[in-house]
Order: sequence, then structure tokens, then C-alpha cells
Amino acid sequence: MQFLVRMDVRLPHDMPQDVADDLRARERDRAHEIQRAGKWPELWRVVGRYANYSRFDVESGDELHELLSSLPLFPYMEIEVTALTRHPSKLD
Ligand SMILES: O=C(O)CC1=CCC(=O)O1
Repeated sequence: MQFLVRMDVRLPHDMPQDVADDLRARERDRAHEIQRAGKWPELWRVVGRYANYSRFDVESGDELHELLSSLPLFPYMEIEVTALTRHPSKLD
């Protein structure tokens, strides 16, 4: 199943810089693991925002939830998920 996911990151303003830096480094490492597993084929920055649009290729909504909740930034993100299906007019 394909899912379009938007993640908006909202770190508390009073979070110490070293804690934020550590979270970001761990987020990057976990994102790389999921990408290497072929489950996160697209990751795009939203211009001008601390947010991304991503496409996930997973077996189920449960798997997507497991992956998203494994991200170190998960407690600090607002996440919107849209299930996708193939458009009949799309050329191969
Ligand atoms: O920076 C972001 O948009 C949040 C994020 C997701 C994967 C990653 O490495 O950072």
C-alpha cells in the first residue's frame, strides 16, 4: 500500500540545543534504515517549513503506524496520512 504522509515538526522552543541535535541525528539514522528497507521511497522538504511530504510503500496501515511511531521525532510531529491508490489515467 502507498501512503502520502505529511510530517510537521514542532520542537518545544525551550528544548536544549544538544537534545534537539541528538533527536535530529537519531531521526536521520532511523529514516535511513527505513529507506534502505525500501519502505520510504520519497522524502521531500516543504519549502520554507520544518515539514516534509513523504511516500511510504508498506503492507498495511498498521505497518505504517509502527514505522512512524519508531521515529525519534514522532512525539514532536503532527502527522497527516493519506492512503493512495493507482489513478486510472496514469500511463505506465
Ligand atoms: O526534518 C523532517 O522533516 C523530519 C524528518 C523526517 C525524516 C528525517 O530525517 O527528518
